[in-house]
Amino acid sequence: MAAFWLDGLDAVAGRLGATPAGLSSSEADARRGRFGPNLAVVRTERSLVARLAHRLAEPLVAILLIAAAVTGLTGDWQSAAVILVIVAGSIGLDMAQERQAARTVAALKRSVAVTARVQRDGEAAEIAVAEIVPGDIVEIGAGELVPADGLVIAAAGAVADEAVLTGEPYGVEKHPAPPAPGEGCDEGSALFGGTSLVSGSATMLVVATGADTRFGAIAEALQASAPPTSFERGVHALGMLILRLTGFLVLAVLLAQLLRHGLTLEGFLFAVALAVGLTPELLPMVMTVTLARGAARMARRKVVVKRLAAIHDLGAMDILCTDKTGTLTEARIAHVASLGWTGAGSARVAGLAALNARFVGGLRNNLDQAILAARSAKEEGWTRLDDLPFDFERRRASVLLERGGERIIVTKGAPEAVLARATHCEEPDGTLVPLDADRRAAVDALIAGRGREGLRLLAVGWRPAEASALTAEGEAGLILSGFAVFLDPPKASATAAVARLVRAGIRVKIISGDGEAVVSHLVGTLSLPATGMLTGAEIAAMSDAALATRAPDTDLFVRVAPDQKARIVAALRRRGHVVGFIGDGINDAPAIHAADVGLSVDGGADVAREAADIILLDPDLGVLADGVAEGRRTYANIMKYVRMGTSSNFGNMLSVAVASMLLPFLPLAPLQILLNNLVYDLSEIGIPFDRDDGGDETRPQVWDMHAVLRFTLVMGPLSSLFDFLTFGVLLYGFDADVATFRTGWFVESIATQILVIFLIRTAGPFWKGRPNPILVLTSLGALALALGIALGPFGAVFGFVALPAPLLLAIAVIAALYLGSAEVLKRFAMGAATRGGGGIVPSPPAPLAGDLPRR
Ligand SMILES: Nc1ncnc2c1ncn2[C@@H]1O[C@H](COP(=O)(O)OP(=O)(O)OP(=O)(O)O)[C@@H](O)[C@H]1O
Ligand SMILES: [Mg+2]
Repeated sequence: MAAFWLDGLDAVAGRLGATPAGLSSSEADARRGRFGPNLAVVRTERSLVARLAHRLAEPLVAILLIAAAVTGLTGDWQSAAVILVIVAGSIGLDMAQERQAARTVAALKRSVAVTARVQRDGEAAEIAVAEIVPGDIVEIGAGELVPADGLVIAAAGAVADEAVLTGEPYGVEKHPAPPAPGEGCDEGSALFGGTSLVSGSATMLVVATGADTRFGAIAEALQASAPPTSFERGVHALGMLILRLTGFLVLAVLLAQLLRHGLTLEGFLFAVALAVGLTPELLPMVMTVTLARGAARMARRKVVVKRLAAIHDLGAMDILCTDKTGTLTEARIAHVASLGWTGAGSARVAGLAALNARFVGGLRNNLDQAILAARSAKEEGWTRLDDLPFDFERRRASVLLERGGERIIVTKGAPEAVLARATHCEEPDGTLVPLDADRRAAVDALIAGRGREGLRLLAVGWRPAEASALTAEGEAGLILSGFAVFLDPPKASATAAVARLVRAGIRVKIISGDGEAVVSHLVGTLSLPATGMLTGAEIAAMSDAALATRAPDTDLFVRVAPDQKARIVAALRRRGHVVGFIGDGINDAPAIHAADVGLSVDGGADVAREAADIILLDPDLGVLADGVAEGRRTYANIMKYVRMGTSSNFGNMLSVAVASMLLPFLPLAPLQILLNNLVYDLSEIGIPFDRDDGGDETRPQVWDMHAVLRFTLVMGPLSSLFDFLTFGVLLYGFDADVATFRTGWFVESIATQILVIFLIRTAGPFWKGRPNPILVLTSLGALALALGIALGPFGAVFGFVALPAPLLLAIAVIAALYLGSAEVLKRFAMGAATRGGGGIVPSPPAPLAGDLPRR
């Protein structure tokens, strides 16, 4: 990529045909045609054929297709047809659902997409970032993302965070590009897409967009899909386990057949059918549908999910870190008073605060706005010479002003940050006195006192100045004038919302840049459960290991810097917690990024929203509690499928396999196994729609392989027990011939296999649950279909025969007995008996080394 900053502004602007008034809409459209959309990675949707081909090439599908071909070639058309129906059904379902899910996510993402302010047709316009073209004039403020590469035309205290490109965590100052080549034509006069402004503001002439940007060159790599969540890893591991067992079982069956009957076509087809029956082919579909439906439901509750898998993380989250303003407070900040350093009302302080807020550039936040809105005392006639905008490290903002030859520096900021630089105090009559130990003590007492009342203070100081520019050293030797006092009312709804989260087994921690007194007061007012406190200064002195030891039991973190927020999150994750972080500011972005679930709010800074996985359109923790419930519900539904697969389906197929080795004939014809599998798949299509009743809502839901195994080891043998009971009854009770045996066994196995969903779907008594109508329909519909085929007039096509009434009755009794014992044993199998009712969260094992950075 060319170093466009070397040429000087005039040359570049000339080349791009750019003017300060911006491009016309028609010219912009023309350029978009030429340069394409401003997207770092242009994802062309793969064509239907390509997606289909991709799926057909998957090993499992390929095996099924080969099986169909072999069966077809041998003249077994029915089997071939059934396999093809299974393949077509599962692929069709999967593709349709995936498309639907992709659409849902795309629409949701669009609804919270970042926009940019550009000049179009001579006016300022807010447009989607993708619409920006070379030659556009863009305005960028603090906390906003730089939408493309370009030259700085104007800058005020602009500092960019270019860590995405350079890995350098320190801000880079930006200055306007000189008109002609020469001094100043360096990278400091260029802004790069994908970076962000941490403070100040800038106007930029766009030079390169989309894949032509620096970021575009590395975006592919950066956008590489997020590593799977622990849940996805678990599901995948389970799938692999089943596949391996399948392979083993099928080989064993083949071998047994070979030894006993030699190489027969039916024996081979039987093994193939078993493999088809054992494969959890619907698992991907169940995952996608469940997540996409979860996302759609959450959207209705004003929670936008940008990364689908984050729903799992939300359900697994056991610690939520939140900043204070906006989530726990109303974020309606009012400037309620201005006090001299002794605590008396002071118009002088109000005047100085207003000067600072009016003239300071860069990040102007709600505190500045509150000061300006209060319009208290005015100091007239000043002009600005220079400023040093607020940043979260210094926690102060200063301006250098001039009036009739007199120059002063006015500083406001966090009390500690200003007091550290102050040497004197200003008495109400204007005389200066040294800020000695006694006076410092008095000032500290004032700050603490007001803080205990829940008021936020900014210290205001000033000093005479000679220089015409302002540097950080210029903030030394200040005269403390007094304090601007703010009120940000606590959010009444926060108490109930936090209580809900706590009941859900989530520990809530507050990580604030504000001081101890204010945070303690807020916690008291809202009666939030909180123990332990660490300050930013204490954290700075701690090693990561020490922090990881202290952080889990500490609920309040005060006066923390942005990088410390991220450090706290990382420390908690290192201890094995699944951590969520919700925040809205530039200073929250690193922590949002570091968390398992990054959350932000609609009005938050661009960088915070960009870093987040989930965005709340209403900044309300109550909505978040709903989201957690949703996450756990998706978990519960996937567990239902897993439990069905591991216990009932797997159990049945296992019984068939074992029986095939013991019996002189095959217990089911290959075609019948395939039919069983097809109908069973149909019955499960409704699972993603199901609700979660009687589930355990007091615990974060983390993928637990032990729980899955336990369930399998209890329920699997139970199912086999009744299978063998059926075999016995058929063989010895009814002296069944091969066709009758197969029909009876088919009916028993499909009935138990399908009906058990109504028990497994809830840990509570099944009759108290209310399954979703769609699930009822798919399950009972599939069962009716199976019985209709086996016992109806077309049964002969599949090798079924009519069953005598007493046998049907016996099968019904066995099925009822099985379901009854499953209902009794399921509580034990699901581990319900061992779970206390409390919200104590056992820590999952620490993640593997190298697991931490998620993206
Ligand atoms: N515009 C400003 N000018 C001067 N000082 C400021 C300004 N904004 C914030 N500060 C100081 O910096 C501190 C940290 O900022 P802030 O409270 O926004 O951090 P935070 O971590 O986002 O806190 P919160 O948890 O309240 O959201 C504030 O408590 C205040 O003392
Ligand atoms: Mg904040």
